[in-house]
Amino acid sequence: MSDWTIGIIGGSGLYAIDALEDAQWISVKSPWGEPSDKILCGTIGHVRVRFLPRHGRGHRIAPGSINARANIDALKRSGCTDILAISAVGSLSEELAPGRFVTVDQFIDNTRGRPSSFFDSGFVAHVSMADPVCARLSKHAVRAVGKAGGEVTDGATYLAMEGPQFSTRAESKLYRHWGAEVIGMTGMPEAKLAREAELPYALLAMVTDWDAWRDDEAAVEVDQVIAQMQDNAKLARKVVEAFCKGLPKKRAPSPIDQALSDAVITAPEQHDSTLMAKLDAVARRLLERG
Ligand SMILES: CSC[C@H]1O[C@H](OP(=O)(O)O)[C@H](O)[C@@H]1O
Ligand SMILES: Nc1ncnc2[nH]cnc12
Repeated sequence: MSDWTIGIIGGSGLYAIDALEDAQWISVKSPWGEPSDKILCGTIGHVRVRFLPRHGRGHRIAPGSINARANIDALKRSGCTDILAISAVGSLSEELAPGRFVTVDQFIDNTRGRPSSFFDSGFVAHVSMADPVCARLSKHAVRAVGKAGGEVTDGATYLAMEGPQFSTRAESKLYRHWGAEVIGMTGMPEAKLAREAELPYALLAMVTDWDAWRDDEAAVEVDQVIAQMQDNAKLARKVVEAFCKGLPKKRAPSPIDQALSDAVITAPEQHDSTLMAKLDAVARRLLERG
């Protein structure tokens, strides 16, 4: 076994992975509340895999009610070194047709009122989100889509909307003016929380629809998203397998492994012990260093 433990967060239409060997669903408790589901633990080739369906099996959980803090914390507790998240997205770009995969390299966070940080008064930390994803994981994801026989675009800006309603046509056009190229409801605060937990994170999105900006086209409906996901589910599973098998045996350190090193500003004597106890996994490296 190598030193990679890859957390896979499965989006709409991806609720399990059949390529996992020795697979077992395991409950992981988190001080941040209930994760979306148990975690499917197993291996693919030389890589340990921890798979978590973002909406829970059976798609129980609405995008705005996903406990992203518990999900990221539980993945960290289950030993993950890195996260590959998978999402269904609408296209805001003529170049990104349904069926295409795209790695996300920037975000515009337009979500409202979701808990979006592990940190708070008593342990104040400001991580950098300028480069919100891990370029190394994204590269491996692009290669994996190619190997699996899919079409892929490397890099796109993801607009995270609150939902659960889809956008109006005016909103969809506005987001295009902002420079967004794909749209979804779950990439944030997930990506922020992964960074706070010092977990390199990449988001591999699968385009399922044209959202609502094309006047001569019917606007997105959920059955279209699911039909497109089902068409590509087999391919998505192949991509996950190729991704894990394509990772080198040795995991070189990533700067994101130390994202908290220069981020914490609260003086040690002002630390809140209740909050610190909840940060035992997220800030483990810092707390162990003392
Ligand atoms: C089922 S349509 C809308 C739903 O699909 C996307 O989910 P995910 O990102 O988990 O694949 C989108 O964000 C919405 O939650
Ligand atoms: N058009 C869209 N808007 C928001 N989330 C989506 N997920 C898939 N398609 C979407």
